[in-house]
This record gives sequence, C-alpha cells and structure tokens, in this order.
Amino acid sequence: MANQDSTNPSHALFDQFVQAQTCKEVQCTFSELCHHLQVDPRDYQSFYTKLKERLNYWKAKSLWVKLDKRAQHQDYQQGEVCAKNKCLVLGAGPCGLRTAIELALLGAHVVVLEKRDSFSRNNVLHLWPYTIYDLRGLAAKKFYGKFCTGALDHISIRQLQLILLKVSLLLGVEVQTGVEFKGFVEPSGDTGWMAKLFPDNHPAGKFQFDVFISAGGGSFVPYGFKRKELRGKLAIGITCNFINRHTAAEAQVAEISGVARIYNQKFFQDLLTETGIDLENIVYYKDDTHYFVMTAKKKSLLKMGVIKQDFSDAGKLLARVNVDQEALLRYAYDAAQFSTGHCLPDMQFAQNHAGQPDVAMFDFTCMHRAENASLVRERKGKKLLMGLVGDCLVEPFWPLGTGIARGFLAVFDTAWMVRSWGKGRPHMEVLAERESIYQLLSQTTPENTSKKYSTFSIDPATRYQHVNLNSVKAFQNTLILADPPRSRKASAFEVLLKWCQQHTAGYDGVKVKDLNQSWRSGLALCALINTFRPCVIDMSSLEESNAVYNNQLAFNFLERELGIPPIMSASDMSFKGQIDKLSMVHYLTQIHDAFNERTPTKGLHSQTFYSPLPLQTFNLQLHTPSRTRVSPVAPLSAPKVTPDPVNPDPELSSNEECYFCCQRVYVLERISTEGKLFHRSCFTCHQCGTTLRLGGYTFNQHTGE
Ligand SMILES: NC(=O)C1=CN([C@@H]2O[C@H](COP(=O)(O)OP(=O)(O)OC[C@H]3O[C@@H](n4cnc5c(N)ncnc54)[C@H](OP(=O)(O)O)[C@@H]3O)[C@@H](O)[C@H]2O)C=CC1
Repeated sequence: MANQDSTNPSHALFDQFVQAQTCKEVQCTFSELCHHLQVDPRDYQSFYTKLKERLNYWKAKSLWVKLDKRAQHQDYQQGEVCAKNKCLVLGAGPCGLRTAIELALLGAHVVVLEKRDSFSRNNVLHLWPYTIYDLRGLAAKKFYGKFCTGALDHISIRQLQLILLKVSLLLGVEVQTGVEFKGFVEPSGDTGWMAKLFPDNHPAGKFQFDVFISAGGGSFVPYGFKRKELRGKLAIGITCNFINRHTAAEAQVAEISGVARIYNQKFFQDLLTETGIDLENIVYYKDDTHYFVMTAKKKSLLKMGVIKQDFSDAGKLLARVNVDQEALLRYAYDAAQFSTGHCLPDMQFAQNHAGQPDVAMFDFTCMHRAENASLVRERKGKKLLMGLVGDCLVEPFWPLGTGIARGFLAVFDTAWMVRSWGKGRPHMEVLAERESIYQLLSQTTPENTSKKYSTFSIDPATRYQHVNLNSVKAFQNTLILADPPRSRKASAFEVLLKWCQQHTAGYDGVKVKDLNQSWRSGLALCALINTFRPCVIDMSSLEESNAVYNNQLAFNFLERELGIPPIMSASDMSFKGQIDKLSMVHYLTQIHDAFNERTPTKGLHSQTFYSPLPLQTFNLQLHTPSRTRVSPVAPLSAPKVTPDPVNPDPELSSNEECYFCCQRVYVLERISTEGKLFHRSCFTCHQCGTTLRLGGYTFNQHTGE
C-alpha cells in the first residue's frame, strides 16, 4: 500500500515498490517508478546512478547508502571489470537472483529468465550467520522489516526472492518472468550465443550473451554438464506449511531448529506411541507460515496409509498414484501438532501455488551434484562461459539446512569466475580455478568458513579458511566443448551409439538400439568384446536368458584385461528397472577408448577399420580409478580366457572395497570421502546408524570411525 504521508508521487511509488508483496506488484511499481522518474532500466550501466539522482527521498537515501557501500568494494572495480560482458541467468530462485546482483555489481549486462510468473514458495530456508550478514548488507531489512529479528535465522523462499528481486531491479538487472529457457541458439554470422525461449517470440530471445549461469533448480541442468548420483538409504522428506496468524498464542510456541532421533529418543518414541508417526528428525520454523520439514520412516507411512503399496524403487513408492493425499495431510498435521505440544491454535494448511494445502513429500534417497561447476562452449569462434549455482549444482538435504548458505557460497564463487572471465584470463585457467574452489563446497560448514563476515566478498580467500585455487590444474578436469569437426554433425552420444552398433552387428540376439536398455542381456557387451578379441568368449555358448552370467563374463574380462571396473553388479545390470544412461555411456566410452587403435578382427567385421571417434567433444570424466589401455603391441588373439563369472578374480576388487563392510563397491553405489570408498548404505553414523551425508559427519582419524 502507498504510504499515505507521501505526497510526492515518486516517493509514494518508491514506498509501494519497497513494500510490494508479490512478484507482479514489484515489477509493476518498479516500472511505474521508472516511468515517472524518466529513467530507463535498459540503460543498465547508468540506471542506478540516475535513479539515485532523481529520487531525492530520505527513505531511499538509507537504501543507497547500503547499496553504495557494497558497490564500492574493490572486487567490482567500480563496475568496470565486466562492463563488456552480457550474462543470461536462468531461474529467479534465491540463487539466480543473488547471482544476478553480483554480476550487475561487476558491471555486466544481466538478464534473468524465470518460467514462473509468481513467487509462491512458502517453504523456509535456514540462514547461516554469514548469509544474514550478507542480506543485511543488501538492505534486506528495508524491504522486509521482520528480516531475522531477534534470534531468527530463517526466511521463507518467497520473501527472500522478493528482497533479491527488488535489489536486482534497482541495480539494473532485467528480470523476465513467465518465460522458459528451452536451449541455446548457436552463433551464426554476426550473431553470438542466444536463447531459445517459450514463448518463442519473447524479446529476451534477441539478447546475445557470453556468460550463461543456470540457477534453474534441481531439475534443470544445461547441456554439457553431468551429474553424479549420491544414493543413500531410503529418506522420505515431508514439508508442510500452516497459516501464521501472528497471534500471541502462536508467538508462544517454541521453534524446533532441528532435532534428530539420536538426540531425543524419548520425543520420537512418545510421538510414535501417541500417533503412530515414526520420524528420523523434524524442524519447525515460525516465519510467514508455520513451516515443518521432517524425515519419515517408510514403515510408519505404510502403516498410516499414506503410502498405499510398498515398492523397493523410491520413484514408484512415492509416485502420486501410490500416495493417499488425505492420509498425508493427516500425518503431517498430527506430526506438527505433537511436536509443538498441541499449542498451535486452529491449525490450517497454507495454500501452495496450485491453491492446494501446502504439504509435499520428497525422496532424498538419491541426490545429485554436478560433476563440474563450469564449462566453456565454443562455436564459430565465439566462446560461452557456463556455470551452475544453487540446487542444479548441488542438491541439499533440506532438514540439514545447508541449501541456501552453500547456494550463496557457490554464487560468490561463480561471480569470481565471471570476474576472471571479464578480466580476460585464459579460459582454461578460469575453469580450473572454479573447479578447484568447487571441491570445497560440500565440506563447508558455519564452523569451517571464516567468521569475519564483514570482509566476505566474492573473492574466495575472504570466505574459505584453506583455499587452494590451483588444486585442479588448467589441463585437468575442465570442460571445453569445442566446435565438432565440420564433417561430423552427430552428438557424442550418437557417435558412441554408432560405434557400438557397428561393432556388434550380425550377432544373434544382439540389437543395439540405445546406450542403456539394449545392454541388459549382456550379449551386446560380449559381442563387442568378441569383435575386438575373437578368441576370448565362445559366443555360441551364450544364451540371452542367462543375463547375469553373460554380464559377469563381460565385466570380468573388461576389468581383468582392460582395467575397466564394472559400474554395477551383473544382477543389477540384468534386472534393475532402468539402466542409468550416463553411467552406461561412461562405461562404453572407456571400452571404446581401451579398444582405441585396435582393428576389429571378427570375420564379419574384418573389413571395418576403427578410426578414433571424436568422443572428446563431449568430455566424459567420471572419477574412476585409472585403467589400462589395450597395448598396441598386445597380441590380437589373446589366449582364450574363460573367467569364472561367479567368482571374479579377488585381486581385482582390492582397491574397490567399501571401507566399512569390505565388500565390492560399484561405481554407481559408491561415495568417497577422507580418501576412502563406501557403499552409500554403509556410510552411517557409528552411534545411531542413521545414513550420513557428505559434509554432515565427523571422522575420527585415530579410531577410523
Ligand atoms: N524447501 C523447499 O521447498 C525448496 C527449497 N529450495 C531451496 O532454495 C534454495 C535456492 O534454490 P535455487 O537453486 O535458487 O532454485 P529454485 O528452485 O528456488 O529456483 C529455480 C527457478 O528456476 C525456474 N526454472 C527451472 N527451469 C527453468 C527454465 N528452463 N526456464 C526458466 N525458468 C526455469 C524454476 O521453476 P520451476 O520450479 O517451476 O521448475 C524455479 O522457479 C536452495 O537452497 C534450495 O534447496 C528450492 C526449492 C524448494
């Protein structure tokens, strides 16, 4: 609402802008304010200065003081350092908007694209002390008076988005909502990199950029980036929001900043006895809404009828059709009631963006993190720097409350990368430095980051206690997607598929149509081996129905002879619902590389000469132990080895054992930390047995626990 005391229309508009409580309202009041003051936000380089000059209002002045202080930081070099850069940021979630602010302070032309046209997320984010300090420095309190008052250390996602949207707009960022990014338009002629959008006639489609930052959330990862799956014990998260009427009675109810079963067994036992609800942990924050996030045990969800039927596959288990929505509402309601001592009066669910009670159930069993935080694409001599921030870089486990703090750390690291890019540092160095810093992210905690919040800046050295900017060397582990050779238009996947088809054609029962499901019976793998090593496997003795045997036979040969460890067990390969395509691509790429420079020798293919394929255009680097290449001088017809598929060579797995259970650990099911490998399911707390997350444990060097 307009401040009634403001008689000057621009002051009233400014007040409306500051107080606006929806995305649309912010955008409308901002555009009216600009119109009234005759300042053009498209003139991004001088917009902020002109706005300041023309809005002579005491309330605005305290805001300018804050923003000026930030903008004057030496890292931004008066907004000169990226003055020539054009940045497209995907996603106006908290991380996308926070990134846009930093890039604008560096002087870049910044456009943000967001497919939603409203900010409707009630869920509440835990803030580490540095994020509170950071947001105060961006005048969060001016836009949202209740920001972290007293001991509060959280904020709803939508309030955070509103604050960051307002700051972005004031700094000259163009925020386009209701528009979806669909991919890239590659440079041609005079034009540079552009975006394919929906709606396709959206004016932002004309924006040419040299930096692309994806902050599109957990489900959006742009072309070229690969994600690692971190699979753990089943972990089912439930979030729910109730209306906060801000009454005295509600104010009395204590928050629960995080209680895990191990620390309060009685609480969880009483909850179970009284309600039948069995939880691992629960968090309760009183914010715009009463927000709860909890991890529930499958058994109790089944018993209470929330999950209708038991499935071992988490996707099927939590599929919409398998969840009784009414029972889920009851479950969440009862858990919230009990954990607040039945003291929250008249609890009513808040509504989500679809106008439904805001309760949701999520699977945290399998979480993702990107293998690389950055890459460079180059087409027609035009380079595009790409970076990931927020959930599309690392998906957080919500009950731990690390999401936004690590999200903002990655935002600053990304801004530092763009700064180096703007300064014209060689792009390999820029990428290597970004990847070096990325290695620290999952280990960061409030304790091991610097406490000197006032000195925090985009410079990593001000935030991380021990940072080695050169741990990844410029020639290592950095992604450059260059122009494919002119004659080859096919993608790396297509090239690999074609190679596999070429070298498995003509075998009975083998038809390679794709890079995952066609490999299930093991026959295609055996055929591939037979093409390059004809005497190793007796193809006529294999049967399609004997998939475990076939797969184990192939796995053993590939590991023993070529040093390529299997990515999963033979039985998973044979029976698992879906074979993960990226993992299979990784596996087949290694086989391709190992057979590199070999001539296939099977009669049928004897005329086919292998030439190295441009798989390097899609740099597939998973962290696997180094493997041996087929030696160019190795005899083509090796003596016939018939590995025993049931008892693979024990020597092979010596360095691939789980530190805890000493059983073989396959690439797909493993995690590594402290220089050791573990099954995801074995990585549990020594005291209470709950599954641990990377970065969420302490390791005793002496006892090894
Ligand atoms: N507790 C919770 O409920 C949630 C918490 N978070 C937390 O918030 C923090 C910040 O998350 P952040 O990384 O910023 O991600 P967010 O999910 O908050 O924001 C990403 C935004 O980008 C939009 N988007 C996705 N794809 C496209 C596309 N192709 N074109 C245009 N827009 C697109 C998404 O829309 P859409 O969502 O419709 O795909 C979403 O609005 C993290 O800590 C995260 O864990 C984030 C989400 C929920």
